[in-house]
Amino acid sequence: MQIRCALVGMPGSGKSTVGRQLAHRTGVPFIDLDHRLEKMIGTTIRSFFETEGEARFRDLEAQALAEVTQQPGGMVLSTGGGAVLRAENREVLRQFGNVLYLRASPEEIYKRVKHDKTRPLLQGGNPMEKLRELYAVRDPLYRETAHYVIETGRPSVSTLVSMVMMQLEMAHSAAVSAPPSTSAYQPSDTSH
Ligand SMILES: Nc1ncnc2c1ncn2[C@@H]1O[C@H](COP(=O)(O)OP(=O)(O)OP(=O)(O)O)[C@@H](O)[C@H]1O
Ligand SMILES: O=C(O)C1=C[C@@H](O)[C@@H](O)[C@H](O)C1
Ligand SMILES: [Mg+2]
Repeated sequence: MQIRCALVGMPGSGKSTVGRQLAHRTGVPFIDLDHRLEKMIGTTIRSFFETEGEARFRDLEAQALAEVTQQPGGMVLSTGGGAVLRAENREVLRQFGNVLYLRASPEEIYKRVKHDKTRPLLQGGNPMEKLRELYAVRDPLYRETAHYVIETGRPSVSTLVSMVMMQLEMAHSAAVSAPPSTSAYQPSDTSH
């Protein structure tokens, strides 16, 4: 089975870290949407936010997501933390399939990223408060987009990689043993 999946979750939830190891272990390309965007814009996301604003970044993010999800074959796609904010992106991801939400609480995330200065939305004032606000808005959107939720609080990164692989293998076996019905019958069809 060739892995083709996407990771969503809060900034600092582990999408890049888990995604890179998952791709390495399964031998498929790893695509980090944030890195791809930084190549496109020729600067860091943080500095782009400062000079061009978040709305412009979201336009480019939507464009990059639409393009990359058209690429055929195996891949592990790590999305940006805010990629689910736009309904069109959520739809693109659901269609792509195998979307995993790496869930972490604001408190866990804070412990992981408190010394990191690269995340534009977590700079300034009170990052813990900001994480709680982001989580309240986004947790329902990650759940709405994802096919699976992986709890990341306790396991190590390598255990999480194994958990994701197991989840995808189980889904694959279930799909192979019970393929969708090919019958022409539709529930609204009254001719039978
Ligand atoms: N399960 C985990 N347990 C402990 N630390 C973790 C775990 N997952 C990630 N980390 C650490 O948390 C930090 C943030 O992880 P990472 O950069 O992968 O998050 P991200 O989801 O890609 O964030 P962003 O959306 O901002 O790109 C890193 O220092 C990483 O090593
Ligand atoms: O949570 C967010 O809105 C963001 C997360 C990062 O992955 C980057 O995509 C960018 O910093 C915005
Ligand atoms: Mg990342």
